[in-house]
Amino acid sequence: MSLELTGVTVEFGRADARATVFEGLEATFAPGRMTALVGPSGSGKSTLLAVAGALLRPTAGQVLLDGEDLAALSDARRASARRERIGYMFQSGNLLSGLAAADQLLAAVYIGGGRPRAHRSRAEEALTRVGLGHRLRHRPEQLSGGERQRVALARALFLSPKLLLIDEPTAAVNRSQAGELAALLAERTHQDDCVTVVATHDPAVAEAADRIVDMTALTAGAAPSARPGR
Ligand SMILES: Nc1ncnc2c1ncn2[C@@H]1O[C@H](COP(=O)(O)OP(=O)(O)OP(=O)(O)O)[C@@H](O)[C@H]1O
Repeated sequence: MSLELTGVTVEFGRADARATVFEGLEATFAPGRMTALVGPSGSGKSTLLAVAGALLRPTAGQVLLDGEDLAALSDARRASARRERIGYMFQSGNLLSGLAAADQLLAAVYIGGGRPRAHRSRAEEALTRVGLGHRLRHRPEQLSGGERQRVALARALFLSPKLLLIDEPTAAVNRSQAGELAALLAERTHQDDCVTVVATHDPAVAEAADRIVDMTALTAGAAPSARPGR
């Protein structure tokens, strides 16, 4: 697995309200390496993850996953790439309401046509690994913010995707949990040879990473903020 972004531009809005988040961005992410994507709030970290994860189609440029341009695929093929090859953790966690923690992980098995029951003990182990062995039957509304984040992280890792795109995994957890989650991500990256990109403000995550990339350096020469009327 390799990930390469070439000439990637993202603009939101139209005409007078158009804003360019970045323009002509170039970045390469190697397998077996965890990259901490740092930079000020609003610099485009989440946007880069959304583009890399085929959640957002760029205005221009290529997003090459093992040489295949995700930006050029049909919506259906982008959806199957997301399902089969990409583990994504959103900043907000984005858990399904009303579903117990273990079932949050098993939902992807079900959607992919598999039999959730065959994977239940593995789902429970995955939750135990993030310190939630005592919360397997709890629903999101019964969990704390940090616990919800840990469920979302376990879910992102569950189907062993080779591309891991993780947005602020430690925002709602305490310091020792932050270190553990960062170490877990690094371990998984190295063991499974994943391409891992983690947007973060947390020094504990940056410390566990193999490489730190500053969004402002990546977009140097591009347009990091709104440019009305362009
Ligand atoms: N759907 C959207 N429509 C218009 N502008 C958007 C949209 N999504 C993001 N933006 C803008 O794009 C810019 C980059 O946002 P992004 O969320 O990628 O930044 P970030 O570096 O992840 O910030 P943070 O560290 O606060 O999470 C911001 O100025 C934001 O307002």
